[in-house]
Amino acid sequence: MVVQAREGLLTDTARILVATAVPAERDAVARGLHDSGPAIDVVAVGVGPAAAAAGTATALTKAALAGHPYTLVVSAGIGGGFTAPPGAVLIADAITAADLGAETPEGFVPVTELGFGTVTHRPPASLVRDIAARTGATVGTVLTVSTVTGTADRAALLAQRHPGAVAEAMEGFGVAEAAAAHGVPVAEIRTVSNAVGPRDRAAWRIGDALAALTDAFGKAAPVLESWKNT
Ligand SMILES: O=C(O)c1cccc(C(=O)CC[C@H]2O[C@@H](n3cnc4c(=O)[nH]cnc43)[C@H](O)[C@@H]2O)c1
Repeated sequence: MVVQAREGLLTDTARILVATAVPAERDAVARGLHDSGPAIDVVAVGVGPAAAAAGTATALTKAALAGHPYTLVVSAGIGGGFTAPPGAVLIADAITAADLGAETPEGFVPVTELGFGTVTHRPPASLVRDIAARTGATVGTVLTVSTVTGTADRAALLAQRHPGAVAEAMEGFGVAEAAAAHGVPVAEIRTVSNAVGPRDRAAWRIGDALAALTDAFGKAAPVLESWKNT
């Protein structure tokens, strides 16, 4: 289901697709957009990089075939923070697939070093800068994982392997792959619900993270709507 911030005819060429994993995140983003124009659609595409890629690609293709292609895609939702506390807002300057590769006796080797594909997508620097300035978000790498980190050892390994990582989540790289296939720029905005580390689901502050997501999109909406890919 697509939630439009407001019904109406588009008067500008900017069209933004925000892809969340679950409906609770979609609705939190949409609440923040209630004062925005009709250029931003929010869709829940499912949990994990594969669902995110398929759902985002479908939405991009439908819009293109309808003659109203999206000009920007944003992966959004809650996530695990490496050091940032619950409720903090994070924006990716790199969207990295943390576990796309091969284990070898010498350690993990990313697919790029095996001669395949991509492991990192880089959002436009001007967009990252402007959203960070508007929302107070911390800028850094957001990792995409297929398995939520559940031990201190794994958290330390990821932090060592990705020194710029501020968060992990499960969809950004899939959303970014779909956007890249359509030639559309991508961004990722996360709010922290839990610490990356030993599993303690009872300690997740989902309400705080969803409230922060609403607030962040309320502030970011004018930036998203006016940003131009130059
Ligand atoms: O139970 C709820 O009410 C609820 C509301 C909103 C979202 C959820 C989720 O469980 C969303 C799963 C989603 O969250 C991301 N996430 C959050 N923390 C982490 C983490 O530490 N490591 C990886 N991913 C995380 C992830 O993108 C999931 O898709 C529940």
